[in-house]
Amino acid sequence: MDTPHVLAIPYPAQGHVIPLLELAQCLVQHGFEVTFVNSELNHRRVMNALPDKDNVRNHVNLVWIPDGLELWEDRNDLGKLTESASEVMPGKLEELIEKINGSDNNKITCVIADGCQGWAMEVAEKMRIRLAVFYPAAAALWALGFSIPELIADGIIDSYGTPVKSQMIQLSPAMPSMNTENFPWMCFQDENTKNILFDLNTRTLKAVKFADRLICNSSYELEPAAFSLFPNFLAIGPLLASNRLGKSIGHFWPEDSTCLEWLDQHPAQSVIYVAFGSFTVFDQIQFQELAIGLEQTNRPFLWVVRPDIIEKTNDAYPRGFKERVVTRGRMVGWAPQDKVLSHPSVACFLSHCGWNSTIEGVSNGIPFLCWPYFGDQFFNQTYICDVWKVGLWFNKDESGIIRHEEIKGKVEQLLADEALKARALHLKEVTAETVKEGGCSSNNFSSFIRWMKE
Ligand SMILES: O=c1ccn([C@@H]2O[C@H](COP(=O)(O)OP(=O)(O)O[C@H]3O[C@H](CO)[C@@H](O)[C@H](O)[C@H]3O)[C@@H](O)[C@H]2O)c(=O)[nH]1
Repeated sequence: MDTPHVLAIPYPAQGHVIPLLELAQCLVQHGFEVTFVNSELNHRRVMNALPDKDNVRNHVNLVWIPDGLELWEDRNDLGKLTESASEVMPGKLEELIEKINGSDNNKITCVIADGCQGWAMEVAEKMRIRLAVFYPAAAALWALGFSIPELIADGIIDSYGTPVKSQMIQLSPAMPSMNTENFPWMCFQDENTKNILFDLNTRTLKAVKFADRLICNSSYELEPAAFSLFPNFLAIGPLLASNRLGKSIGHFWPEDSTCLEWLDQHPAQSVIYVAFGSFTVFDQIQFQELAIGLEQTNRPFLWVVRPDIIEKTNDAYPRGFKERVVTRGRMVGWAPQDKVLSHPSVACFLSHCGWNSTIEGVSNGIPFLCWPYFGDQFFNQTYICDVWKVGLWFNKDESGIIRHEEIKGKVEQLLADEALKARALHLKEVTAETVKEGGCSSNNFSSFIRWMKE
């Protein structure tokens, strides 16, 4: 039999590309050929940031199709990106599959589509190719998406996704409460973007019926209630490069690995690691409050300041800040986060609570300071602070700003909380068990592989 050939297609955003590429690398280890389809811009960024291009090319075929936007256009406008991608990418994907299948290559035997890419699921169905759907966020979030018809029927949201009133709801008695105002599609101020993202959910919900397997980058141990509510979700996570002793790829920015040597110079559990993923942006006031808060902790900190986190990053720091913190503060444009979080000198993780950052922190037993920015991050904060109890959240003042006194205070409170730190270490053990041979996620992954090879 020919090598099974999987085509994997992520939603075109950083937090979706990295985990699906991790899955792709695991599949290659299990003898699959994998073609990974990025949008053109993301392909360029990934290739540019790859430390060892030839080595990866030998393993995963990295290809691209256009997303319909010009290369210079803003991809942080998710409404515009989603609308354009949903219109242009299906036809391009079909052409790509026809081209692969019409050549001497192994034919595509299975499509793995991101849980947000309803249109890719439709293409797989149309072309009669087996389909698995990959969910890169918490299972609870997908459970919310699957519950939309009931939420409408129960009068919790209207048919456009708008909550009828602001309230806390539970999808099942065992699930943590969710604030209707924080439903992921509600985090966009502009009505048009909100509608596009809600429609994306609706389209995906129809198309997901074509899938034979629904796999989640999460575990039963982390989210028992969500998996009980939807038993057809298969937990195979956390998928981390360190589990296969490999390197994570798919980054949009080249990583600054000199910060690892910097970490080497610090005592165990002394450094505050601060990172907000790929999407968070700050205004000047909030950025400066964070800088002063970090300075006032009098502790070493490693802070990821992405080039686009604020307009003109260079002028954004408080006057004299860089000079004052020069001996104990390190700012980088993009860190090798997986390695940073497993470094012994890291004491805590000040995080925006993107799902990847959440499971990476949890897998390393790191306590969190939660600073959610948008979408599912508020719900992930609930898991971290209220369910697993391995982190603290920040209070905002009346103008919606997290002040430096609050930041300093919460750092002190977190690092003095031995019970919380012990829970974080326990959760690390639980998470390590599930991905080990014989663990729940490991067994599910094996059964997924068997199905793919059938
Ligand atoms: O300096 C850095 C910063 C981040 N990362 C990595 O980048 C990824 C970031 O993913 P995530 O933490 O999930 O954040 P976002 O990029 O914001 O991810 C988007 O996608 C996620 C998965 O759907 C959602 O949970 C988030 O809310 C959404 O913003 C992680 O693997 C990090 O390890 C680095 O390697 N270096």
